[in-house]
Amino acid sequence: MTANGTETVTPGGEQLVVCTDAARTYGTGPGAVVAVHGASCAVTAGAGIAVVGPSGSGKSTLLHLMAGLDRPTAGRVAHPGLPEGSLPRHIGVVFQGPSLLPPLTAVENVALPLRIDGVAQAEADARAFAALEELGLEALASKLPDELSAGQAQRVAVARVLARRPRLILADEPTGQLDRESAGQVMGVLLAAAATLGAAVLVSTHDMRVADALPTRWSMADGRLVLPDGTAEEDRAEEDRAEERLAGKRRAGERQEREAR
Ligand SMILES: Nc1ncnc2c1ncn2[C@@H]1O[C@H](COP(=O)(O)OP(=O)(O)OP(=O)(O)O)[C@@H](O)[C@H]1O
Repeated sequence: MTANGTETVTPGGEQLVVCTDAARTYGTGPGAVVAVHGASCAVTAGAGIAVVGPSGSGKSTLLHLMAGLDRPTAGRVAHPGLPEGSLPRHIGVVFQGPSLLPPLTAVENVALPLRIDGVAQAEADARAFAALEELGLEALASKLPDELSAGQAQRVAVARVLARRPRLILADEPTGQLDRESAGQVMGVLLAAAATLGAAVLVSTHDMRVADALPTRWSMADGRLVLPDGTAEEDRAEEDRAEERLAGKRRAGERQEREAR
């Protein structure tokens, strides 16, 4: 990906996450909510994807499944090369709302996940500052989250992801709570981070302006993921069901014809 959203790596490259008929149902019994069902897709190295759908269509749930933050209740979410159930450290997540820890400065927030990964303090600090610098945010380094606007905080959250050098960035409605100008700035740093890393990026959004910044568009409606070329398993299953219905009607018609003779 380049900063203007152009894909530089052809699809069909290394798969970073693969969903096969993945589903997530919250709760059980009559009150159960099927948030995602029959999701089949793969995110490959270098991809730039917008997952577009209205509020409640299942976008966050799908991203959480891909990031390994949640488990599917049916089907599979795999990270090729990693044992099932292990944390996919090659994925970085930008969350929907405020996610910086209030008592820590911006640079400390960026350094924290590195420290958790076992990076020594001095190196973590240096990498955190470099990530802020890379995105033109160095002036914010010593600010507390309270002193940042929502857009600035979200850009620091992007720097936090960049510092860990993931191969795939998942951003869940990263501009959902921002005005138009801040949204543009956040998308700018997000695409710049992806370009710097050569990482794939997948952004969930209900904003077409955000979706337009990315070369590939998937859509979600009522928990169902639809890929542009209709490769979703769900589509194939629906086609199979339609063919089956047609065949059933044909058989019934033939039976009626025979009986009429
Ligand atoms: N923890 C939960 N418990 C019960 N239902 C949930 C839970 N999380 C999400 N849901 C429901 O699952 C469905 C999908 O929610 P999800 O947050 O994935 O959608 P979304 O497209 O990301 O929406 P939004 O953009 O508003 O976050 C919704 O009906 C939601 O109410």
